[in-house]
Amino acid sequence: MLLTLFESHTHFFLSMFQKMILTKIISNTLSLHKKQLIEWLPAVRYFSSPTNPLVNVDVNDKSGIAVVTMNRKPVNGLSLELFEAMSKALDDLENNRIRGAILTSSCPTVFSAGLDLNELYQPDKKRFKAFWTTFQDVWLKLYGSSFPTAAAINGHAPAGGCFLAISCEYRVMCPDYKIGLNETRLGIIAPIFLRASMRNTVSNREAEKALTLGTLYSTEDALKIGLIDEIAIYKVKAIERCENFLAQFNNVSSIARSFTKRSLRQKDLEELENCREEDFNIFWSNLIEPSVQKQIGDYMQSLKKK
Ligand SMILES: CCC=CCC/C=C/CC(=O)SCCNC(=O)CCNC(=O)[C@H](O)C(C)(C)COP(=O)(O)OP(=O)(O)OC[C@H]1O[C@@H](n2cnc3c(N)ncnc32)[C@H](O)[C@@H]1OP(=O)(O)O
Repeated sequence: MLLTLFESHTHFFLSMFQKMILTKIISNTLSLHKKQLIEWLPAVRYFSSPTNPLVNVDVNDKSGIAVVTMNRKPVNGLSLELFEAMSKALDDLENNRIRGAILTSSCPTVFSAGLDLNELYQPDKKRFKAFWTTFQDVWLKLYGSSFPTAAAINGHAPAGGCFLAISCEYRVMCPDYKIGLNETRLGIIAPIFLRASMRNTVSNREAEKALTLGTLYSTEDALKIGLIDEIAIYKVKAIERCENFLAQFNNVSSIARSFTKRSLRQKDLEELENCREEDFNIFWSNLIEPSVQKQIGDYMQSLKKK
């Protein structure tokens, strides 16, 4: 059955024999089981996603591209519940082998304000563990997805918002917003997977500068350093540009594409897979430092006073 899947969206069709050889080579190279490998195979069916109030998934039947819209007002603060909804949506997309996904937001001026500060301030360890583990899951699923991904950044994307965008393969942003990883400004140490996504997007030197300074870039400056790929005047255009990016893969073998993506990102993914508990422990001990808690508390107050 594995070998009979037909790549209907491309003009590229591997014969059964070629697929057998390819399957063997790929699974040997990455020590994968066929069950895992099947997830990389071409997109053949589309679905309508069950409604979740926090994440809306809209699959275009014709193009096979899903628009995944975060919908947690007012600023798409990334809470445990939002991460759970995203994790589930990513599973559904993977299982239904869509041709590509575009991540965007229903908030008019904010893509995502990053981690919900209420999860970070005076946290309960049990809930925070679930929160952090689901956050890791979302990154592993988004960064390591078999389908191509793009972000239509229709508003501000500080911290975790930027992080979601750089876990995708392509970014189109609307003008006059801010994007960047400002964690150090909150006294928070960027975790291993955030550093990996940043290094995969901009040069190592820019990543170091951006992370240590906690810089928030304007849309124009983000383009200059390669943090985003294009600017589009408003959201609909940003989605269109993302669709154009994803459409380029129509003429590329989806097996070759996803294998290549996976092999380029494998090291980063394994790095987190191998230290998930340690990553949590490091973040937790940093987070509960009284000075960090005070900084987060003061920051939340300053946002409310605005
Ligand atoms: C640690 C390294 C880590 C891991 C991976 C990535 C993790 C990063 C850590 C984080 O993500 S920490 C979160 C960092 N986020 C920020 O610094 C952004 C803070 N927010 C803003 O700068 C602004 O809100 C905005 C530019 C995103 C939007 O501005 P505006 O449209 O003017 O809205 P308001 O500022 O009035 O906010 C409306 C409302 O929402 C509350 N809020 C804003 N951000 C957050 C948030 N991250 N978590 C929870 N709540 C947030 C804000 O307090 C307002 O609440 P009201 O009750 O006053 O309506």
